[in-house]
Formats: sequence, C-alpha cells, structure tokens
Amino acid sequence: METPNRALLETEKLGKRFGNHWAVRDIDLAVRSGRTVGIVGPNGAGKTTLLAALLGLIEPSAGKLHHHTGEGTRPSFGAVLDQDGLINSVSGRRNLDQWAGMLGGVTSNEVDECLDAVGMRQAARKRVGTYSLGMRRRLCLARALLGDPEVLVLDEPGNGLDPAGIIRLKELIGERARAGTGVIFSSHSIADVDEMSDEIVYISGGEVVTRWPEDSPRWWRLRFAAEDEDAEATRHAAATVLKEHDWTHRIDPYIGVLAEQSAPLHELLALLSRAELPLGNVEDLGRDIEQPFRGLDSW
Ligand SMILES: Nc1ncnc2c1ncn2[C@@H]1O[C@H](COP(=O)(O)OP(=O)(O)OP(=O)(O)O)[C@@H](O)[C@H]1O
Repeated sequence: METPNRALLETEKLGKRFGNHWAVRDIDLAVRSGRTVGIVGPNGAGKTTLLAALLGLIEPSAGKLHHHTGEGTRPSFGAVLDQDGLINSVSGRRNLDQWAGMLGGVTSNEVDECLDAVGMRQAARKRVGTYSLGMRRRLCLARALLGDPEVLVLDEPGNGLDPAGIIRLKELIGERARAGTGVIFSSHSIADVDEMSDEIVYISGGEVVTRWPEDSPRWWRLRFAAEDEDAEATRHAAATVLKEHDWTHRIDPYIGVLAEQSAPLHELLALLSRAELPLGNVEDLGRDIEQPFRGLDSW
C-alpha cells in the first residue's frame, strides 16, 4: 500500500514558452499519493500545456519537474489527453491489448477489468473508428487505468461523457485515490472539480492565480421555512443579522453564507435561531470556485 500523501510529482517554478509566449509560468505544485488535484481556468489558460509537461511530453523551458515514481512495478503514469492516440482501424480491445503489451505485466483479465470499469467490455469488440466521442473517452480512461499507475493525469476526462459516464468517472477517480493513486485532472465543470478534488488550482494566463485547499471556506445556502409573501423579508432580516456578526454572505436569491470550516456551522445556525428566523434547510454549495470567473467574459 502506497504511503498516503507522498509527493509523486513536484514542480518548481515550471514554465513552458512557445516562441515569445509563456503558455505556463512559475508553476509550483505537487501531486501526492491518495490526493486529487483539480485544475481549472479559462480557455487558453495553460492547463493542457501543464499536464503535458508533467507527463514529460513537452520539455519545460524553465523550472524543474521532479518525478518520485517508478520505484515499484506499477507504471508511473496513466493519462487521458485530447490527442488520444487511439488506432481507428482496430478494435478497442486490440488498442488496449497493444498498450498492455507495451507496459508489460498486464494480464488479459486486467484488460477486461479496466474495460468493465468504464462500461466498454462489449463495445470494445468494435473498431475504434466507429466510436462516438464519449466511447473514445471511456476507452482512453480504461487505457489510463491499465497496470494501476501511480499517477493519473487526466485532461478534461469528462469531455463527451454522458451523465452515467460522468458519475462513473467520479467514482473511478475516488476509488483510485482511496487506493493511493495520485490524481491531477483539468475540467471546465466547477461542480465536478469541487466534488472530486482535494486541492483546486486556478490558472489563468499560464500562472497560478488562486488555490483552494481542502479546508477552504465553503458556501452554504440557507432556505427559510417562511410563507412566500414573507420569504423576501425573512432573507433580508437574515442578511441584517449576518452583517451584524460579520458573516460574508450574498442574496442569490436565497441567502448564501461563506463560512470557514473552522467556524462551526452550528454557530451560524444558533445565531439565526436566536434571531427567531425559521430556517428550513441548509445546503452545502462547496468552495467558492466560481468567484474568479464572475465578470470574466472571454467572448
Ligand atoms: N504547440 C503550441 N504552439 C504554440 N502555442 C501553443 C501550443 N500549445 C499551446 N499553445 C498556447 O499556449 C496557451 C495555453 O494553451 P493550452 O492548450 O495549454 O490551454 P488550456 O488551458 O488547456 O485551454 P482550453 O481550456 O481551451 O483547453 C494558449 O495561448 C495556446 O495558444
């Protein structure tokens, strides 16, 4: 069993320049065993370039990349990338068999298990050239899992997946992380990134702008058990109480409260109860990842 939280990959001021343009710059991050890092950022932020550099597919122009993998028999990496490298003229199964052959030590049963894990056992008999985008993605995910790699590097792995596929992807990432795999992935789905990641890294213009560690403040949505005509007045009364006690909040149209995990939720609930505000339910909205994207219009 892998030592939990061991650094498997580390970057120090990692940078990549294409001509005069720095696609990524000064990136410091670590991928650790049993932990999941989610990368978010606008189009062209440098996510794909960063992940390709981590895999050694592109040579960094600056900084350092340390790999602490490859000590056992497991492959260092499994990856899902946009350029999937699948061979269209043969079956999905054949693609995976060839990959397994290159890795060495992966049995036919293990190939079956990886295909089962992504729901592609039957479809793997068909030629890859006939696959939909989502089927290709699933096959790539199965390929990434072959040999139980130490690190999974996944560039927008949910692209093209149907809802069942997304659910399965989340389960797989969770299962692998719990078994000790280090995971780093990019996604444009903020809710998925929040759900799947221990640490979230927001990059823009090639640089790390913000990070949300696991214990970041979270938004909580409060719904009050007030009749419709009283609902707005209740929300405003709650906002007044929250303001008086310095709780960061917004009305959206429900009351949202940003609470540090270290500030127990029961304090907030007690405060509202003392003010005799009829709280209906409290919903966890996760970390405030949308914040840097608000007002950012790249169109
Ligand atoms: N091979 C290349 N040659 C020149 N410029 C490149 C190359 N690859 C990427 N870039 C540039 O580097 C920057 C980062 O691109 P990258 O694909 O890493 O962004 P991204 O965050 O993955 O974007 P998206 O969310 O749109 O997939 C962009 O300005 C892009 O044009």
